[in-house]
Amino acid sequence: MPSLGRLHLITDTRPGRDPLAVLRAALPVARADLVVQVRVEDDATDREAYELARLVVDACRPYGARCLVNDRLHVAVAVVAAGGHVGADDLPVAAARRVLGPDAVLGATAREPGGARAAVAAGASYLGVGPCHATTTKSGLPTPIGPAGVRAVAGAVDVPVIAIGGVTAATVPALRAAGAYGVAVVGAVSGAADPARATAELLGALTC
Ligand SMILES: Cc1ncc(COP(=O)(O)OP(=O)(O)O)c(N)n1
Ligand SMILES: Cc1ncsc1CCOP(=O)(O)O
Ligand SMILES: [Mg+2]
Repeated sequence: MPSLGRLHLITDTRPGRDPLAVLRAALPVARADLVVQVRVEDDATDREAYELARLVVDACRPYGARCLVNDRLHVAVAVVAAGGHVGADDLPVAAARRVLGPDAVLGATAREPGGARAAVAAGASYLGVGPCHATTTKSGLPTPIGPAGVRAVAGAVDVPVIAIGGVTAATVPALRAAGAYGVAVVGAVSGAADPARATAELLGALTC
């Protein structure tokens, strides 16, 4: 299986956003370094999630980028995505692994070493770790863990750690130094005036 991309772009499906336009800007820049996570609002229908995921899988294919589906693993299976991502309110990691099969990419959310080890033991192939910094994209999150929290998790597991939450190109170096393999972003690309340039800046920070 190819190695996991280091830049995870999470679709921004809030009102007024255009996740496919953002994706079309990011893909030629990041190509196979990009993982696109299809994440829809909680009140979106499965049909809406499926239609978006299908378009994302098609868009990613020519670039060798991979698509993961957040939460809705039946959608991941239906569109033949590379895998999915689950957190505390979703299927347990072991159940998610049974749904997706042994070869799929399976991400799990973790904030501390104990939960991280448990997720890996249950079948996670990478961890989404955060929130690292304050974010306006998702509400109700616990206190940010910062690079020190990322370091604690990265030191406890041997799967890639993807730092999430308020990540920008400026904060990538400290997260990488703390052991993050890559980062997941919504606002840093979706909210940028020039999403292609923002993608290039994030990639530059990830690969230097
Ligand atoms: C890479 C990555 N890390 C963490 C999350 C958060 O997942 P979860 O805790 O299940 O919250 P929702 O995204 O489902 O609201 C993620 N999606 N991706
Ligand atoms: C889904 C999610 N889980 C933890 S932070 C977050 C949102 C990240 O968005 P942003 O990159 O805009 O802070
Ligand atoms: Mg979730």
